[in-house]
Amino acid sequence: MADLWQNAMDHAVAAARRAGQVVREALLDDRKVMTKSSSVDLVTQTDQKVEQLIIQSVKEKFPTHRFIGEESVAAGEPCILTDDPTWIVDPIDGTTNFVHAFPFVAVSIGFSVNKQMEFGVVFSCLEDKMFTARRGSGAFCNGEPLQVSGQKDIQRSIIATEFGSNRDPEVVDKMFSSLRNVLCIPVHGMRGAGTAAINMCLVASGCVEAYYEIGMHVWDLAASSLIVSEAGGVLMDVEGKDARASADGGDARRGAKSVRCACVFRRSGRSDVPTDRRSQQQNHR
Ligand SMILES: O=P(O)(O)O[C@H]1[C@H](O)[C@@H](O)[C@H](O)[C@H](O)[C@@H]1O
Ligand SMILES: [Mg+2]
Ligand SMILES: [Mg+2]
Repeated sequence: MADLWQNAMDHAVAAARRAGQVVREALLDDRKVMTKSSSVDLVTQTDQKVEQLIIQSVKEKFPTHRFIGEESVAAGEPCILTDDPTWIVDPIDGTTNFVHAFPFVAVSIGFSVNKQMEFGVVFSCLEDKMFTARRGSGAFCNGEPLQVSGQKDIQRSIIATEFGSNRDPEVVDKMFSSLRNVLCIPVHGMRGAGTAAINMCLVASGCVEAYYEIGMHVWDLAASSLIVSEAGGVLMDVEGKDARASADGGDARRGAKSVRCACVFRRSGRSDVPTDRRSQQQNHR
């Protein structure tokens, strides 16, 4: 049976690749940096230009579709998800990295119908890695299938997180307290690429066991949420409840702009985790 949305997904991949070219070219020029909610919540003219390029290209091909775009919402567009086919766009995920030429910058394009992600595309444009997922058909990086880590012991895991753009000392204290709690489990290590979408693609790729962040927005994770789940991972909130509703725009549905938290872990599976940690060979795939 023909896939109703394959044409749209192909368009998303081509649009993400073109957007990545614009990002790479912009890195050769001075980047005009502006701020949004705080002095460390950055946006550039390239973010805005890339979002408009993606949205205009979609409107020409799919005139009835709707959009939730990070910079359109910042400019006052509503952030409400309906049952209509909706493109959820983060034109540059990792804007701070882009400003500093730190080499992890993603173009993230998610596509939702009936409030359910149908496909997700994340282009890590400085690594030239195209992460894709079609609901029910698996997750891929440059065409190679992705599978989350098989590691079930958090003490043998790498956990990723981000600090966001809130510098309120009380919030920072809470973040550091979480960091301390996780590090002292103990875990092998903690990492952050500087972009939620790439952190989640690292989970889908199996090189990071989990990623958590408090305060992400729906456009940060819409595409990568499907890439994680199609690679065998799960999304949950801090109470362990299925967070796909938020990732699919649940919070956007309610008009909220940010997902409280999305933790991505491997899907629970076999119970053959070795209990005697001392003698076990640390097998990492
Ligand atoms: O603003 P962009 O699109 O760069 O998204 C990032 C957020 O800005 C960070 O606060 C957040 O911590 C994540 O890094 C997220 O990817
Ligand atoms: Mg983002
Ligand atoms: Mg962004």
